Amino acid sequence: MPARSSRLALASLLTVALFFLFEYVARISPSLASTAMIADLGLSRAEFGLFSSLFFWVYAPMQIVVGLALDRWGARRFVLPAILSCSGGMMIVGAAPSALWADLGRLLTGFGASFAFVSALYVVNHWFAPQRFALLSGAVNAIGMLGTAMGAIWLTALIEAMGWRAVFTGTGIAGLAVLALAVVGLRDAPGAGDRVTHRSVRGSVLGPLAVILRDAQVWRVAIVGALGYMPVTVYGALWGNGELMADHALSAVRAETAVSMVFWGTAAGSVLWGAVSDRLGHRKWILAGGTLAAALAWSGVLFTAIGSVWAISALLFVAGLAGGVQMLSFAMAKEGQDRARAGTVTAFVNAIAIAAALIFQPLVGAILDATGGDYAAALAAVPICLALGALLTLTLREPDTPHFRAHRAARADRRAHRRAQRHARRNARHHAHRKG
Ligand SMILES: N[C@@H](Cc1c[nH]cn1)C(=O)NCC(=O)O
Repeated sequence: MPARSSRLALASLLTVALFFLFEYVARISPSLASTAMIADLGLSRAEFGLFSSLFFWVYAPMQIVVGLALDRWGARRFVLPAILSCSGGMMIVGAAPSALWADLGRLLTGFGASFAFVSALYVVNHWFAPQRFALLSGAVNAIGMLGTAMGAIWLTALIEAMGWRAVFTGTGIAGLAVLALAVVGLRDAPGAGDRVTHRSVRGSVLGPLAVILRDAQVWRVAIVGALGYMPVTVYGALWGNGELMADHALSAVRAETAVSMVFWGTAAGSVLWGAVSDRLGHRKWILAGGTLAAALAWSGVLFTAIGSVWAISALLFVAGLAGGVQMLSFAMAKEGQDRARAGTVTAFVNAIAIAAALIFQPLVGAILDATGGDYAAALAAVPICLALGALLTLTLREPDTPHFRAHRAARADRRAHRRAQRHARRNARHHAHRKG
């Protein structure tokens, strides 16, 4: 890639990754200010729950719309207004005189945020070589996970010091800084959106979706991704603190620290397995092995009474690290598709995972209610889903892309070369022996 192009690629990736980080902070902020918001806006707990969940009710269905729009028209023209919507939404919540205004702000935040992750993967797909996709998409995911782990600490302290309204407004203003960066730094790659795709994708805008929905491999990969991601949303984002306090006798502060290890581990795993997979030219066996290892680590967390905060934190980190392999599902899904459908297929994989989170989070809650708070029984769903995910991975086809074929050919060459060397050495020894 020429120097100017590689600068544009890097600037575009950094910009959308920052947008993803910003939207992750926006997404988790209500959970950090629940008590203050409930008191200030006069909400019941149910009304507060609805306010917070409005984000996902618009975010999940928007995934497909975003994927289709990016494939058709490119990222830049959507990302700029999306950042504005996300920032504006946060500022409206910060200034909300009533619950209705807060709800409207939250809807706008979720709407804007729905463009971030898929746009980031879209930029990776169109600006970078295919053999970098798993590593760079893992890096994008890592940024979101780190945003959650660190944002929770910083925002909690800021909310205590300045109040929730100032923090929501300040986060919105930080979003405007991301917007300014995007105006300068985000460019559509040559070959992205309508410069090429629009001409090559004839017929209805929904065309790419129709192709994807008919592809059994895409469905299986999306389900594997959703099963691999559910521990993050179910344990990391919701029920983990309760489990650690009830079954491992940790204090609230220690439980919070230990749970954050899931996000640190997932961040590290997303990058590590992406790099390993791109390097080895394999996806399927790494995905199956990592998912199985995650099932074992989660079983250790859930079915033991480990009371040391260090030991349980280490185990949660390992569970996240192994589970970070779920990011390979995006690479596997898009590698079976034409480049012109990359946005739609990654959005579809993400939408299935978000939908699964919307099902599993209340399902675990319902099992907890039914069992009188038995966390091990309710959260057994986590290792079960992972084991099912590992099994389902075995039914997937290894992507057959030019760079994987080149990898396999190079490996076969190296093996043949080593065989020839061994043969030559044996012959030389044989001759020396006969002469002697
Ligand atoms: N890692 C993804 C979710 C996912 C989907 N399939 C496998 N993992 C993620 O973090 N998405 C961000 C989002 O919330 O959109």
